[in-house]
Amino acid sequence: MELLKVDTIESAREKLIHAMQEKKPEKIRVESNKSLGYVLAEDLLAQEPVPSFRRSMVDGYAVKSADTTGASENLPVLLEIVEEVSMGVPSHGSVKNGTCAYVPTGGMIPEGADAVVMEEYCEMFDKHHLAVYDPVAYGKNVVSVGEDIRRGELVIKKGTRIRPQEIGVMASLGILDAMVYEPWTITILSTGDELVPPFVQPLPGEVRDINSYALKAQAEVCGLKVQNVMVYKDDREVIKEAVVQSLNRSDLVILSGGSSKGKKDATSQIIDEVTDGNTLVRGLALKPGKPSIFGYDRSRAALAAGLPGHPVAAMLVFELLIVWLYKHMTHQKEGPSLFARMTANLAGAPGRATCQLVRLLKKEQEYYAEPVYGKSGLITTFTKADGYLMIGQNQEGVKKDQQVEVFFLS
Ligand SMILES: Nc1nc2c(c(=O)[nH]1)N[C@H]1C(S)=C(S)[C@@H](COP(=O)(O)OP(=O)(O)OC[C@H]3O[C@@H](n4cnc5c(N)ncnc54)[C@H](O)[C@@H]3O)O[C@H]1N2
Ligand code: MOO
Repeated sequence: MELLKVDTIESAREKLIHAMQEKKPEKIRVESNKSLGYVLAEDLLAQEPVPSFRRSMVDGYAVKSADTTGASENLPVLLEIVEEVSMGVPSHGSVKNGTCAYVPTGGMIPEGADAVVMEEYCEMFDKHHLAVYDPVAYGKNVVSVGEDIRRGELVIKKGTRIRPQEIGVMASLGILDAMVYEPWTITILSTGDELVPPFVQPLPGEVRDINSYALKAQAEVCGLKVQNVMVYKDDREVIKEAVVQSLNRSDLVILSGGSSKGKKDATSQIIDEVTDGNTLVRGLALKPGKPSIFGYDRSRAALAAGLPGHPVAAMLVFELLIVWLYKHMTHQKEGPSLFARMTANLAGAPGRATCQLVRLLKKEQEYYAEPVYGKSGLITTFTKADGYLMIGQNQEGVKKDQQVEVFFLS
């Protein structure tokens, strides 16, 4: 990996976007009920207001609020009850001065009424009259038409990852299906003679495979469709064949391990060969994650990526490039971030951007970012962290007490 040829994160992103133009995720229609986790490919507009009628928030009596002015325990206001509204059906009557109507929670407020007195503040005076002991303000306990969603409102934006609450909004509007992006398919291939599955007790020299599991989960969290996860020994020909087969099936093929200088590290060559020389990125000016390789296979229209074997490096590169690319191509907004003060000085890596994991601490209403130190092979640095900050390639570092932007991990 010659340092001179490496790309910055920005230039790598540009190259990936450019290469994947012809692989823009397709738009498909799915039932709203089955749309959880998909990314919306259209703006959803409300064809009707929600609620569509004026509704009561409480069980009580719909009144003209002005009628209740001055009502008290000692001097209740007497109102004639003119209607008992039932759930799920329209109110027939209207409330005029001196009258009221019983309305259950969620029931329709009769015409003329502008507030609802909770029934706890009322008492039956006789069969047809109500004593009201407390005044209500105009609009109290009334949900007005369109208070939740206005007719014509852009209610869910294109690029929104559909969560349970979006499914609720679609249900409220009677939106039965929606256009979403068909997720890219991905295959994850972990390589290494030393790897054993998690259920095996490793012998000296062996390690349990982390990357297959962690990268698969990361892919799922961001909405990619994981097609296959496979583990291979460091056998160049076997791995190459597996990459070719995977490129035939998947939009993205991720190889982890074998990307650096070791005798058996063949990822770079394999990506060169399978993409017919179309390697786009041969290393990143990033710490960790320098030995990352990306190539675009034109004939199979698929992206091949070789990520560093060290689990934290692999996961960060996956987050900063693959997840970023997928979000970009599906018009998703960037994840949340917040500004925090550094708890310590932190030096950047010369000539490379540094992605530093940090833990967030809250002291006296202010957030502090505390670096989580540790080598990129130590997976628990990731679990101890809340997010990461970036020190620019040309930045010496960040100083204690300096404000930094912390990006949350997905
Ligand atoms: N002479 C040089 N050596 C190294 C360089 C370099 O530039 N020159 N770069 C270092 C950096 S930075 C990284 S990152 C690693 C990347 O190594 P590889 O991508 O070739 O990965 P491996 O050598 O296969 O493994 C590295 C390390 O990670 C462990 N590993 C690999 N896969 C998994 C997995 N699926 N689950 C858990 N752990 C995994 C592996 O056992 C090794 O310990 O190279 C440096 N060396
Ligand atoms: O840069 Mo490596 O990618 O530290 O672990």
